[in-house]
Amino acid sequence: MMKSLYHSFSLTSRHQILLRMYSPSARKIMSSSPIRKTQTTSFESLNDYDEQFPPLTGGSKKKKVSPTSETNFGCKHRDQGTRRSRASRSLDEEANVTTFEVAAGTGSRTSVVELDSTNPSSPSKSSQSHNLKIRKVRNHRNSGFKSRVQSPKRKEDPPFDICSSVIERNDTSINDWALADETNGETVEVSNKHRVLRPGMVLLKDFLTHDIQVDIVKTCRELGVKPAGFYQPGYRVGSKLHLQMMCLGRNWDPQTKYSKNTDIDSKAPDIPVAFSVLVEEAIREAHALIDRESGTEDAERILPVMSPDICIVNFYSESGRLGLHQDRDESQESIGKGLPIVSFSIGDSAEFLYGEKRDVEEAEGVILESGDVLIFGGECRMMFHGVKSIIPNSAPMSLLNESKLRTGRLNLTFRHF
Ligand SMILES: O=C(O)CCC(=O)C(=O)O
Ligand SMILES: [Fe+2]
Repeated sequence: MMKSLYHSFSLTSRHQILLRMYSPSARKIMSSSPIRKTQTTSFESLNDYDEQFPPLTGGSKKKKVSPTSETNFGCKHRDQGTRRSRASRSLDEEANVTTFEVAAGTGSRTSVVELDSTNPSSPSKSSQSHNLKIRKVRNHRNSGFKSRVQSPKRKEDPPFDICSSVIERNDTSINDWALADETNGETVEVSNKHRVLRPGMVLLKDFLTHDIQVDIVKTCRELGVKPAGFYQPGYRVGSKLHLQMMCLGRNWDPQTKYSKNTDIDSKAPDIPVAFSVLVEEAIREAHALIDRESGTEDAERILPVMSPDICIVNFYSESGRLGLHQDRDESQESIGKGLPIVSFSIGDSAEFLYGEKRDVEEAEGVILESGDVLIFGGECRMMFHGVKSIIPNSAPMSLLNESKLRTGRLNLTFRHF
C-alpha cells in the first residue's frame, strides 16, 4: 500500500533513549538578555496579532526580561471567557491599515514525501513505548496539495524555506561544538533548570536535545516547502504578521481562524507522531516538576493532560515578532478545560512576554532558548503572550550547522482543538 522509508527522526532505535531528554549538562549558559527599549502602541488600532512593540527605534522604558523569571500570581483565566470574547470581537472588527515590512524568503518545491499519516495523531499509550519510528512514505492519497484551496491571504509565492545551505551566522563558538552532543544522559530526575513560572505555566529548559531539534527542523523544512507550507499570514486588508507560518493537523490563519478545514483538499498535513510524543513527554515532565514543587500529586488538576491535534509552526527572522494575544480560537471545551498550549523553541532565542492583560508595560518576560519547552494551561490557558524580539546570533552553532536552519527562530505551538 505505502512504501516506507525510514526517516532519521530521533525516535529511531538510535535515539530511543533521547525521549528521556533531560540533559544533565548545563551546556548552555542562560543568556543575559539585552535590555530592549519598549515602544507601546495603543491596541485599539491593532489586529489580534499585531505587535505592541514595533521596531526597536525609540521609547524610554526598559522591560525587565529574565531568563527564568519566576512569579506566582495567578492568571485567573477562568473568569476571562466573557471578557475575552468581547475583546476579541471588537478587535476583530477593526480595520487596520498599518503596513509592515515583508520578510524576504526563497522557497522551492519538492517531490511529495509525507510523514506517515496512518498512525493516529493521538499517540497516548502506544506512543509511550519510546520505540516509535517515523516513516516517510509516498502517500499519493494524501498528497492533494495541488488542489488545495488557499487562504485568501495566501499568496502564490513559493513557500518559505526555513533552511538554507549556507550558514548565515558569522561567529563560531568552540563551546558550541564541544558541548553539542553531550545530551545522551538517561537521567530521569527533573532538571533543576526547569521552572514553574505560574500555576499552570511551566518552562522546561533545554528539554529538546540537539538531535531532536535538528530533526524537528528537518521535518518542518520538508513539510514547509510544500505548497501547504510556510507563508506570511495576515489580514485581508492591512497588516501581516512578522513571521512565516505553517499549520499541521488543522489550518488556522489570523483572519479565518480554524474555519478553513471543511474542504478535504485543504486539509493540513498531519502532526508527525513523534512531535505528539514529545509533547506528551513534556507535559509529564511538567507534572513531575509541579508535584515536586507543591509536595502534592495534584499536577493534572493544575495542568491538564493534552493530546495535540493542531500545531502552528512559526518561523521568525531576526526582525520577527508577535504581538500580545491570547490563543483563543480553539474549542470552548478545550479552553474551558484549560488544555495547555505546548510551545517548542528552536534556533535563536526570543524575548517572550506574558501577562494577564494585553499590556506590554505590565507583561513579564522570559528568554526562550533553543531546546526550551514552555507550557501554559490550567488557569494560565488564556494568558496574553507574545514575542517581543528575536535575539540575533543566539542559536547554537551546532544546530545551524547540522540542520541548516536559517538565522531566526522556529517555534511550534501544539494545541488541542
Ligand atoms: O513564538 C512563540 O513563542 C509564541 C507563538 C504563539 O504565541 C502562537 O503561535 O500563538
Ligand atoms: Fe499564541
